Amino acid sequence: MRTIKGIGVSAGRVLGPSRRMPPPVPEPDADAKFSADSTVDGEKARLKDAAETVRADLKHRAETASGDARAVLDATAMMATDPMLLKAAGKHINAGMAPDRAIWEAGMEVAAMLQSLGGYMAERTQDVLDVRARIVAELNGLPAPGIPASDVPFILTAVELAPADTATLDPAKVIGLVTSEGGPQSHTAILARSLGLPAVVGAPGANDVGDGAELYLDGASGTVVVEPGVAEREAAQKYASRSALPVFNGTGSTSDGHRVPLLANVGSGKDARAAAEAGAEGIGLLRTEFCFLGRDSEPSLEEQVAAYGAVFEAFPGRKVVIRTLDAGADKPLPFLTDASEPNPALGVRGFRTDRTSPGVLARQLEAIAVASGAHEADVWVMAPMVSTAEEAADFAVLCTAAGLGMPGVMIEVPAAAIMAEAVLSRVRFASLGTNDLTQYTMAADRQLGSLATLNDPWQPAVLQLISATVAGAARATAALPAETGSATAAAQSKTVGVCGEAAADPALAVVLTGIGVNTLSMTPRALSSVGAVLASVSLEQAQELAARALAAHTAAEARTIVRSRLPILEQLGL
Ligand SMILES: C=C(OP(=O)(O)O)C(=O)O
Ligand SMILES: [Mg+2]
Repeated sequence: MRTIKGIGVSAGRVLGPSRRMPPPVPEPDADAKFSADSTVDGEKARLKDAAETVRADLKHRAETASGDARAVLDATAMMATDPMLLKAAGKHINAGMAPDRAIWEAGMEVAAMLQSLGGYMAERTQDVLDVRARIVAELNGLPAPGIPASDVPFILTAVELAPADTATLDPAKVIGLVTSEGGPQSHTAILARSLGLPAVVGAPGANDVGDGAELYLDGASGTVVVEPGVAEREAAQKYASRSALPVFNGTGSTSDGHRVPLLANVGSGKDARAAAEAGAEGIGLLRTEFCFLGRDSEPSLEEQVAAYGAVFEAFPGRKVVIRTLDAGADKPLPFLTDASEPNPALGVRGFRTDRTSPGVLARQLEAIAVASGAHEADVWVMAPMVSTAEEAADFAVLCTAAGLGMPGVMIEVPAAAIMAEAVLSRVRFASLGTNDLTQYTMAADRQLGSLATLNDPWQPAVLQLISATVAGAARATAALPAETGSATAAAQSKTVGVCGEAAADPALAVVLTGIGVNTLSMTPRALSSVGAVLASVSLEQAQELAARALAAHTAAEARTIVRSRLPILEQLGL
């Protein structure tokens, strides 16, 4: 029995055999020729057999997969024996090139061609590169790249998952995730939470566990046990027989009826429709940059109106908070950001791009106004990465000019949290981006697994800044001119929401409520757990837990104190 400690990023306790993510397939030697005792026809036949094996394997996996994974695997299977790809490789074999190098070159050529065609064709590029690697692996007797195939459910171990791996991850087969790298905001962590898979990241050595070894994984405490004992087996069994999570009833509140609307974070119309189905009371964060990632030119007014309209349409009469482009740092958009900046997280990102690329923001606000006019959603607009009251005021002016009446800001820079009263007196609402607020408060890059313990929203310094923001918002509300009348003043009170990953942690959601946050926005998958845990406490209990968390000296202490006072977490296996 060996215990590995990592960071728990998605709760759940499971037991199962480990399967390791194979390393990427190495590029074949550029000068590789096939041997003199073989023939062009013989090598072409070898390539064709390998391509056929890859196609059959992907097809078999598609048949036993579910949902999105099935569609992706089906499309990739067809690509494996694509005549254009095999013909291009054949030409290289005619010139004496070894088949693995030939398919490597052909894959590159076909991918470049598809890329140049743009649109749907460009989206197939990844499939070509994927089958190319699979055929090379097959020719050289290497394990196929990507999520391993298996007939039995398993716990996947990896260094870190790439976005492309996620498409073929079948939640019916993969029952847990462990990575040696990655932090709470890493791609693996976000994916695990959105699929509801127990996961531990930043677990050193987890990737070296041999295939087939039995693992126990506790995604709440961040523990991985290799060849577990009786206690772990019992814990996994208890988790398997936990009470089912109640379906979220669409009304977030504490047990004594204090309302905390539970909203969803989305990046597209498709996400928004799924969020509405999961009972979200509205959208707390539409990441508009997600609609246009990978684009190298500014989207047209029509494209923007269509993308935003698709989200508004899913929530008629409901609140939809749309965030203007948050380009920069981990989300570069070539038409707004400078890839050569030495410190992108501290560079021209979010609202700051309005200074370097004037006009893009005004045009985006115009598109939001047009889309908003065509739908019934209650549209609120916020700017990311605002640091000062002047920036908040500038954004409010731009919103007014576009005819948008609910301007707000993200509070994700410590300066804005400290100056919340001044910042909020310029706009109508704030949304705490705890992912960035944590990274900037702790001076710890949110993408670095090695800094994951610092990058934890339970850090008391982060909780103090959240509390300072809520207090600043209350002062900004109290300062509203008396002559506006109490009804108007109430309508104009400065709401503070949370839309960072912190809101999706049910125990932390209780603390945030106790601090006085008004709304919580999260991945739709978290709505039922957050809704259930919130409904298990009164407002007074939430306030008491918040006071205890705020008084803690360390993140671990805050988390342990609060979790130990929420028995429902154990009952629901959270
Ligand atoms: C919600 C946030 O924004 P993003 O994760 O898109 O930076 C945040 O920083 O918490
Ligand atoms: Mg952010």
